[in-house]
Amino acid sequence: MERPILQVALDLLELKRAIEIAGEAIEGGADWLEAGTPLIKSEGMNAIRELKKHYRGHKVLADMKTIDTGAIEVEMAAKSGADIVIILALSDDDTIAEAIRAARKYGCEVMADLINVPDPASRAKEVEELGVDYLNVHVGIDQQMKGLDPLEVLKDVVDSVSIPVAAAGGLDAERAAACVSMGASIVIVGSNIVKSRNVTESARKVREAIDRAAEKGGVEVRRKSLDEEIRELLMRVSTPNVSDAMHRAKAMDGVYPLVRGKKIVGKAVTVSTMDGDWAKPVEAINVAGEGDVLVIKVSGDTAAVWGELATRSCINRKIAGVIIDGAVRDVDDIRELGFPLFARKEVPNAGEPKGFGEINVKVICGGVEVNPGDWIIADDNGVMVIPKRRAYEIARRAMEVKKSEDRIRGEIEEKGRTLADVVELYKWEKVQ
Ligand SMILES: O=C([C@H](O)CO)[C@H](O)[C@H](O)COP(=O)(O)O
Repeated sequence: MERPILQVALDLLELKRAIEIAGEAIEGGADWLEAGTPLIKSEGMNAIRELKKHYRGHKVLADMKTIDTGAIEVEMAAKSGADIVIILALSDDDTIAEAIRAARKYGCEVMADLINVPDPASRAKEVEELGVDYLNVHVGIDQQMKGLDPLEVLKDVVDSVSIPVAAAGGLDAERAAACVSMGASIVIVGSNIVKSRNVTESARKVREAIDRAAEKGGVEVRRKSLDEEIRELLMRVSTPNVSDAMHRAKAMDGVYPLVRGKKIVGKAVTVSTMDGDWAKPVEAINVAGEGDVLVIKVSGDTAAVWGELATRSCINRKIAGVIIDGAVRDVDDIRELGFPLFARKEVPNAGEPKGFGEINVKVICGGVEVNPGDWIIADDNGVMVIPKRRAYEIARRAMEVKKSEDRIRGEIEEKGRTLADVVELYKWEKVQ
């Protein structure tokens, strides 16, 4: 197999940093430099010009995502120094034909991006016949959040055409290697390189993995179950990351950690009960499975519905944690056990087990709706609820928030910059 090409997608908003990152990625083994669509929208053709000026020995791609006026967009990118212009395969055939004519005239090549194309293999054949130079099997960033994967269609596209095929969409070293094994000649990696704390090291990891895959001619990738992926992602992010991913959604109000420094991630088993009635909360321990989270809504907070013995039972059942919008007791013992417990109030007096209430019904806890099976993430900042049907998407988006923060943190810590400088705060103030 030929040596695969590593294309780094510079999906940033700040040109200065994009230029630096490009250099760091080249040091790690990147071949081609892509001016990502967000960078082009933020900085215009200047982004392409600057990349070309700085890195003449490397191909520069302009991810124009052209859907109309193929000739004009290719001409302006080519004149700015682009070696390859990325257009959308979804475009009308005439737009693609025009783009190719302009590319031939201005001395560049065209890559057609198959993002959102309903039948990628047949469209790939059509655009190949129109004359594009490369194809890109691409799952966009928003689509990745829903769990779409370029690997699902890559092989079909590779088998349908004879031009080089690129793959893109949330690739890390392992998945990039899998793409090479499936016949991709180019792997496009964005956030897993450009948002990482050590760009050179991350690029190097991808470089080594794809080179190994090319030498061996194949690697195996096992896709984890959705729940496994959600849990792993949420374990790596914080509640502020999740809140940001949910457009600054609020945590439960007035429910705070009684044991500090503990994190809870798991699916909710919900309980609704009356003030002091601990029957349903304790019965729910037997309903919940390993890794679940009990979320208990109590109608008042004058008597405890939870204490040390219930906590010990939870530990036996490997329950991940307990959230109570109500009162608890034996807090000193629970702290000693180190079990993650969040509650509204601490009192010494318990109530009676009367058996009112229900298990696994919708509850409103700390002002937030929780349904059975919703995902809970709780840490010292508070308790966030993620509706189950959006859990994968939010976990992925929270991971993207974390990656962006890691990058900014790196620049503050290592380069002595300030937050306002790194994010170019003044530039992004709303124009009045
Ligand atoms: O093309 C891209 C996306 O649509 C934003 O412009 C990305 O460059 C491409 O998806 C690669 O980035 P990652 O998915 O973050 O690896």
